[in-house]
Amino acid sequence: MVNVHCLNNIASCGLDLFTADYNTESSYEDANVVLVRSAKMHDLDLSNNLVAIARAGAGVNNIPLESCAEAGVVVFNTPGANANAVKEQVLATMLLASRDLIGGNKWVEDNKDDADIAKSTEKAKKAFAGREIAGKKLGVIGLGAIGQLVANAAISLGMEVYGYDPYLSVAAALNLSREVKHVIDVNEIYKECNYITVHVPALDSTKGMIGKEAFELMQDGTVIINCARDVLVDEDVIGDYLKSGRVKCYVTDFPNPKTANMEGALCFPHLGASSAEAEDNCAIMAVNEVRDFIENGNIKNSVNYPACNLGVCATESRVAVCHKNVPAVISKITSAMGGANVNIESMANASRGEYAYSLLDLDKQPDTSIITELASIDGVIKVRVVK
Ligand SMILES: NC(=O)c1ccc[n+]([C@@H]2O[C@H](COP(=O)([O-])OP(=O)(O)OC[C@H]3O[C@@H](n4cnc5c(N)ncnc54)[C@H](O)[C@@H]3O)[C@@H](O)[C@H]2O)c1
Ligand SMILES: O=C(O)CC[C@@H](O)C(=O)O
Repeated sequence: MVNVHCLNNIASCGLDLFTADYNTESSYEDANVVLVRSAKMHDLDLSNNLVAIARAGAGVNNIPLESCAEAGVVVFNTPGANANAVKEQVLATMLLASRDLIGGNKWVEDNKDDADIAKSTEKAKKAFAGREIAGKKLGVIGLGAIGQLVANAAISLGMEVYGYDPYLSVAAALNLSREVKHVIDVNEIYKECNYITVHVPALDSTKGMIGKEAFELMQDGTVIINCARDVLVDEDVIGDYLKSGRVKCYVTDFPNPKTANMEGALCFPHLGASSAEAEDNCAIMAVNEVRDFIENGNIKNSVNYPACNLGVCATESRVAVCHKNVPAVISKITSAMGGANVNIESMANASRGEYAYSLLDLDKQPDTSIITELASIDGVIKVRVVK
């Protein structure tokens, strides 16, 4: 039985994909697999039972990736599975920041008992007039799964779009409309754009990336949309730029005591991925990744171990080894197998930074002494008999 613990609510259409070999009611302490959305895992212990964590979503800043790698816990995410939901939220908030639909709706709510509301409407509405987004310039920082969808959608809404992503993948580049102006200096976006939306992960290198220097370059009345993570924008200084009018509106999906009380901030309670479709997509992708890892040892969409795939095991046994990416580990593993007269029928190995992963298909079941011997090799982190 494989024990699964959900730290957050995971859509049932995903959980339903687990067979009877999985117990989805496990405690965290006993879990072999953890499914998580935004719950912070940095202060949680990683038990020896744990082999995988699947983040049903994109951002993994709530998971201690390095400690997990060091403990042989493979962390997965679900790239692109909630991108359309966030794209739609960005478009909606761009419109809300341009047309005072929220203020107008509040006015109706405040005047709902006025018998003459139809007449008063025509007088009141001028207070809520706005501007159109068509013809305006949008800067998209980060052209991954979400950024590229936002950029393309904005083009079809008649905006002029600037995109910035120094690590743009070939796949993202191929999906991007040719009308998006790809800039190599992000300052061009700060100087030129009326709307700026950020879609990069929260990393040490991206924290505070939209700060004083960026605000100083912007035009008066710029709208900033942050549906990525609060730490990307320097929220200690943005209040001053909202007051001065340099920034007209700061849309954030990550309210905190500072922004929730900030005039000019339009805050939402982390709703970017909260569509039924995105929740289903993320849950299904996460469970499929976990099942392929548990049942076949294959790794797809990990954020701390390399991709590695040997398909479905057709030999007597398969062993998976998480290890350090250092010389001689693989030769020691293969000689341990040879010494025990176990033949390696096929093998896959891949590395990612300091860590590596090997899958070995064997002609017979290795006995426990071989597994103990593999686990004791210097540089080996975790050994798992998959089949
Ligand atoms: N509000 C929500 O509910 C919600 C939902 C999904 C994702 N997110 C956040 O949005 C982020 C992006 O999601 P995604 O699915 O597009 O991820 P992604 O990995 O597909 O794209 C991220 C892109 O950012 C680029 N990038 C990295 N550093 C950069 C930098 N310094 N400057 C410019 N570009 C840089 C990468 O090259 C990549 O193309 C996630 O990391 C997460 O924090 C929020
Ligand atoms: O799970 C969620 O609701 C939010 C997910 C989002 O922040 C992400 O990074 O994918």
